Amino acid sequence: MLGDWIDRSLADQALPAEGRLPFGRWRLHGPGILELAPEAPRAQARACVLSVGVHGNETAPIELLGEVLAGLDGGRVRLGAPLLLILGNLPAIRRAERFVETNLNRLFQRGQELAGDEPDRARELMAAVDAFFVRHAGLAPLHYDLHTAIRESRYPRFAVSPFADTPVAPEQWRWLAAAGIQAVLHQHRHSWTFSHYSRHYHGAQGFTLELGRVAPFGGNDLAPLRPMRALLEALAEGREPPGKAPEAMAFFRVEHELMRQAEAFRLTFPDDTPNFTEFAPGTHLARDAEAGDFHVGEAPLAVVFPNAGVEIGARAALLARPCPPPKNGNPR
Ligand SMILES: O=C(O)CCC(=O)N[C@@H](CCC(=O)O)C(=O)O
Ligand SMILES: [Zn+2]
Repeated sequence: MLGDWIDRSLADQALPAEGRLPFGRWRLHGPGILELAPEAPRAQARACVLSVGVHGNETAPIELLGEVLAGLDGGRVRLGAPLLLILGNLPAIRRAERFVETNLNRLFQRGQELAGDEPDRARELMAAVDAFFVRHAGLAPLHYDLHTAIRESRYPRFAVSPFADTPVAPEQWRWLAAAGIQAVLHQHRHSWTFSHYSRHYHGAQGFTLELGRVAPFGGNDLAPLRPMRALLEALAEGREPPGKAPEAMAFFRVEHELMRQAEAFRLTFPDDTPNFTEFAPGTHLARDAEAGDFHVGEAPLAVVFPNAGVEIGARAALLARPCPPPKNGNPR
């Protein structure tokens, strides 16, 4: 059944509540929320949350998770760590849309009391993550939230490192570099995304991982994600993943978050401008009827996730500058 979990969840078919794996057990906690428990956790095991489909049109991570699950179901991958696997926004995945009513990945904040299906789902997922990390309190918590980006990127695979008071464990950079991540973007403030939730409230090692570009099911080339699959399988087996020098990755720090404040809002550059495209000092980047014009200051800025069509009050782009590789886990 485990190999079918994704398909059956997307088809909204009834599923048994629990079952056995070659090297452990699984248990369904709710729609699109599956926990795998090993017979014998290994000494290196972490408590791992792997989430996909928080945006419904980002299918490559769902296919990648399907490959990992097939390995666990067939016994090729020997479960050695507890895993919480999450299909984030099921109705949006079924419609192949980023979201249905509002962006789920802005709602992971304790105490949010918004009404609607996506706010309800965020509360359900926060509760599932809380309970999972409490059940496995003796193990180091980890959360990778897997996405794909809307447009091309100078670095097709990159990590967003949420803002946090606690440092990133240095091995994370080595693992991500070995897994084919090409760049890291350090957030400069709280952002209430899913990976930020686990990092902020649970002290987990947590990242949003952008794994290429949005494509429909069947339209993804998973070959460049083989090293990422190797990382996920090592975590599932509870063994130390392969590592590589972090200097293989480019590091950036967000300097400014461009917010859409008015109905009359536009970005001055083309919609298909690749992520991490750099703009020279003085370049006019945005016009907003409330906030006015935004120009690049004295140093160049690289644009990430530009989207003029976001809701009013939401982020329309991140503007970042290169920074040195982290020392002891933290940006310098
Ligand atoms: O390509 C885009 O414009 C958006 C891709 C995406 O969904 N990115 C995440 C990043 C989350 C983070 O900042 O950690 C998002 O916008 O939710
Ligand atoms: Zn996404």
